[in-house]
Amino acid sequence: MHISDASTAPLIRLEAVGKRFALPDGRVFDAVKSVSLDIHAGKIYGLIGKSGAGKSTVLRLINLLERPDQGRVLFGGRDLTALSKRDLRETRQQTGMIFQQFNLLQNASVFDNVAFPLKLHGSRSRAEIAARVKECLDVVGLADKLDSFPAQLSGGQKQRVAIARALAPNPKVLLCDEPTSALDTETTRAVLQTLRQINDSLGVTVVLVTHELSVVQALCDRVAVLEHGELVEQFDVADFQTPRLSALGQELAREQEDAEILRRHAAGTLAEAAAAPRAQAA
Ligand SMILES: Nc1ncnc2c1ncn2[C@@H]1O[C@H](COP(=O)(O)OP(=O)(O)OP(=O)(O)O)[C@@H](O)[C@H]1O
Repeated sequence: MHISDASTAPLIRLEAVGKRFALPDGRVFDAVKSVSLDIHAGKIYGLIGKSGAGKSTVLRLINLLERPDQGRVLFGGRDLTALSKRDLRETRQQTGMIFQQFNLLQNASVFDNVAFPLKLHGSRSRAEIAARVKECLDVVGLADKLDSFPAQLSGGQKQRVAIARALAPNPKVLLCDEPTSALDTETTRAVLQTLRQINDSLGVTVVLVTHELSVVQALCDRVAVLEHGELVEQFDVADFQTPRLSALGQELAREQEDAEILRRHAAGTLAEAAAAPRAQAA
């Protein structure tokens, strides 16, 4: 966790944001209903809920990939809905994004994938781009894969390339849409570790959509629960005192209790094992 204080202004604020979609049969569907939330700089913030609850739509509202029909989206105190196209494009560079299916360019090398956003937007020289690409691949532990192509990488490595690409323009925020859902447990752990490290050492704020409660437990400082497009509760993951209101919040609390019991048991067993030889010697 990095510099964060609930008393400071939030980096991201959604104010009574609503999003409706037109359905093919002419009806409209309210996917997000008057959602208000604050995300402070340096936090890892989770959005959880059942399938169709509106998690991805809320994530996409944060960088205005979806434009709200109601409410305001503030980034660093600026109302994104009021920005010109050019200002919005510039502000968007402060948010990187990664996806469940990685979305890498298949015909481009790892180097070119990570260099892509730098060539697209920036005014950096070739040498500067090369240096930045190497720096970002170092952060995700893939400096030796510069010349590989996505098809030659494992799922976890692909996601780490996607993280390096998202980091390249030096964003303040990384938006993650189900980043580990396509990965096995072991690989998930490595990707979560990379996200934790980026948050810890670079101070990048992480907003993460997931349906995996284990991911929330492992990574998030704070979480919002969505149901049918509404935000039903928010809580600090380490807060065991405040009762959880939603079924999902309660399920997470049970999983956290189980993990704590296991952790204590393992610590007790280790302490016993450490004490045993001494007891025998005595
Ligand atoms: N472009 C669209 N047009 C019409 N309906 C949409 C559109 N995008 C999303 N929806 C609907 O809005 C609702 C919320 O979608 P969203 O993808 O945000 O949910 P989610 O919680 O991320 O679900 P999942 O976990 O399944 O990805 C869903 O019912 C979805 O079908």
